[in-house]
Amino acid sequence: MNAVGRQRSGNHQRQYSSDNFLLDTSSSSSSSSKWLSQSSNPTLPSLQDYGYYGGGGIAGSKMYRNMQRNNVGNDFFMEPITPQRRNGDELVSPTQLSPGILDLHSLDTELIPDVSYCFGMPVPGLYDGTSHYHSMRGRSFDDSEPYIAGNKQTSRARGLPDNNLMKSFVADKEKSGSVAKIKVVVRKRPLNKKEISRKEEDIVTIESNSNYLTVHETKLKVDLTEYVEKHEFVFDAVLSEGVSNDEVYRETVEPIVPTIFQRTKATCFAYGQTGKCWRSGKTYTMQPLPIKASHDILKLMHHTYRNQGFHLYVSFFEIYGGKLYDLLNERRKLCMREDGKQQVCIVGLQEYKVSNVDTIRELIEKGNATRSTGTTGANEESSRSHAILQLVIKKSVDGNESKPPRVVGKLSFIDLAGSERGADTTDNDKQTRMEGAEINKSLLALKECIRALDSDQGHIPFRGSKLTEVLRDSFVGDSRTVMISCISPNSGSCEHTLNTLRYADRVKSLSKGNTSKKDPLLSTLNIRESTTLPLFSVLPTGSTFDSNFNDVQNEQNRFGWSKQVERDGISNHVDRVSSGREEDFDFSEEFEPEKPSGKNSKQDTFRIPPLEEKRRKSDSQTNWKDLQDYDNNSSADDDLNELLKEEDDLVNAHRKEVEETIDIVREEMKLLVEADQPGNQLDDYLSRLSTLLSQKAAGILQLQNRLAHFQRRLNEHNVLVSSGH
Ligand SMILES: Nc1ncnc2c1ncn2[C@@H]1O[C@H](COP(=O)(O)OP(=O)(O)OP(=O)(O)O)[C@@H](O)[C@H]1O
Repeated sequence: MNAVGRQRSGNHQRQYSSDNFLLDTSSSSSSSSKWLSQSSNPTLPSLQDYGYYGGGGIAGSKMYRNMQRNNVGNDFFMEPITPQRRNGDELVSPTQLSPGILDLHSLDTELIPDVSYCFGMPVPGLYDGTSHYHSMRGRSFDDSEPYIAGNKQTSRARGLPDNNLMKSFVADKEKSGSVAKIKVVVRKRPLNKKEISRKEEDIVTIESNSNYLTVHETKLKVDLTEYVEKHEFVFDAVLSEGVSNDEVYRETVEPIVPTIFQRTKATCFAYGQTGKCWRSGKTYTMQPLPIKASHDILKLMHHTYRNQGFHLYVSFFEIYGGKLYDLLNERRKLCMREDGKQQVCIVGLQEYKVSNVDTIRELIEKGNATRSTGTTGANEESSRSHAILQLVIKKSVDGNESKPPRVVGKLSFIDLAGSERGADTTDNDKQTRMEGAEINKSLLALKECIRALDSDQGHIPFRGSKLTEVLRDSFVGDSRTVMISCISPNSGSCEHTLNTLRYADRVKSLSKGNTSKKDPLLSTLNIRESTTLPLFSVLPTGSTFDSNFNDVQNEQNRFGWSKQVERDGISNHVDRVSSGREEDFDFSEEFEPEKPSGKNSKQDTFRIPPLEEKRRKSDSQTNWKDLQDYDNNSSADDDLNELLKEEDDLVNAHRKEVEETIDIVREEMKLLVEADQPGNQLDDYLSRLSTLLSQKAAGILQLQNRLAHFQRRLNEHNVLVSSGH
């Protein structure tokens, strides 16, 4: 049980100005009309010009199996593809293969020839994101609020005409190459109507045009007087509540789209507070991204890379309880195999060759429907599973369409299981406990893989979980990861918000691109270059190492493990009680029901949270249940964060041990030099050597104990980290 969130914040009120800004409520729906209107941007050739919308959608899943590509013109349809393997001159389906034979052919990649012009991506520097990165304190949203299109000019609309942007492919290539390997972006949602009606405070402030934010946590001292603790975080980009989904796309996925034509495997996922009480906007953020990305991929394919043999394939599967299920094939169980070269293949996964956005939308809807009505009955809540939607670029071999095409690049969108499901590790039900453990394991493993990816480490700990194993090829070679951390602004979510930001901070903290500096200009750029070196690349002897190391130490002392700045100088003996107002909450009807937007808006989601529907209908009785769930969520966050903290402590202790060892080695070298001098004292040499060796041994022993303790803690939480390879 977590006591946090139980206290009133009392009379302490901060008055925030209510700036005028516009919300892109239309972008949440991903309706067909939105896509059509988007493509009518005057600076871009419309999709219809290239015939992308041929067919205007497909009516039923049965048709998926029969549709074939129309080779004449651009009137494309889709065809399901299951991995195939060449057997002599014959193509055979996976079902004809013996169990030991894997389809690894589809994992081959090949170099893409240069082309002489580029797709009209926004040019860094031309994009004036200023107006969209304002601090919008206290501003609320209402799903029914009208969206004023005239003020939602996009960077493209304001940028150069397309033909200018297309002049140089070199610029495009350079840009692709400079897309940071890891990008951690935070998105804050606005206060919702309920929160406003309860006079909840917006406790997250974002400075204009900055890449940092401050969380104002109200706490109580032992004498019950209030004080505000400020926690400051710096990320690659921080998006305030006024930022639209279009801008989120531009900041996160758009820069990596061209890279997947250059053999890159990219991954995008949202992380944040889940739950029936306070939701952070993950679905709202994630749902439009695959469609927007498909739109741009198809544009590149049919324009820049026209007639070069590229094809786009879609697959959609979920990981539930460590097992894989195909969401585009009646939730059929899938099998993951690995070959001698440690290439991973999901045997039997249905891939659909697609050529227009509407078809992709249909497939996503189909997958969502399959996911939320899982046939096993055990998976009633989609938030217990990770869903992975993959857009794969393949290229025909030697222009020969009859040969199986090879994978060039891949863009994976992961709808992560709710982190609070880790709370289930304390549940009595074994099944639920194991699910919780698997989710915790995935989140830890994911963080580790991303870190390893950015530090160009040879060893990627992908075996830490099924999720990272499946995504293995996205962590090796040329890969990119974008993590979007979604946070709620209200005081009642303070603890969750801090936990989300701490997780994001850990993902980012070893990033080469992490300068840990506030940079007001950075958040207006799409791309951030790596600037700092990892600690051990500056390790050599002498003062250089010392000063670098001290810098790191000082930074950690100053900011603590989460790099928070505690400006108020509150001493540690003060009781830490946060300012939640749980008892004030009526958990029902937290948000206004979403406005239907053309199509069934729920069907347009990348993820349909079924609990959401239940929550909306909740009565006062279920509110108590929600309350309980909230407590579970909090303790889950606590568990995960505690493990993360212990892990950081271990790494810091290791670092300290290395520093001390280096000092000892220096002493030993001095001793050796002295030992070589004529007339040295043997007694003195022996006793100093003995002292140094004891010191070295004590340091190692201490670290070994800490390591063993951490391993025990992982075991307690059922997070068994495999040794990996
Ligand atoms: N940035 C935003 N601007 C406007 N509305 C938002 C924003 N973020 C979220 N919302 C609204 O808040 C509500 C909750 O968002 P959403 O369903 O995306 O949360 P979630 O974190 O995915 O929740 P869960 O994990 O329970 O599925 C929705 O009504 C959504 O439209």
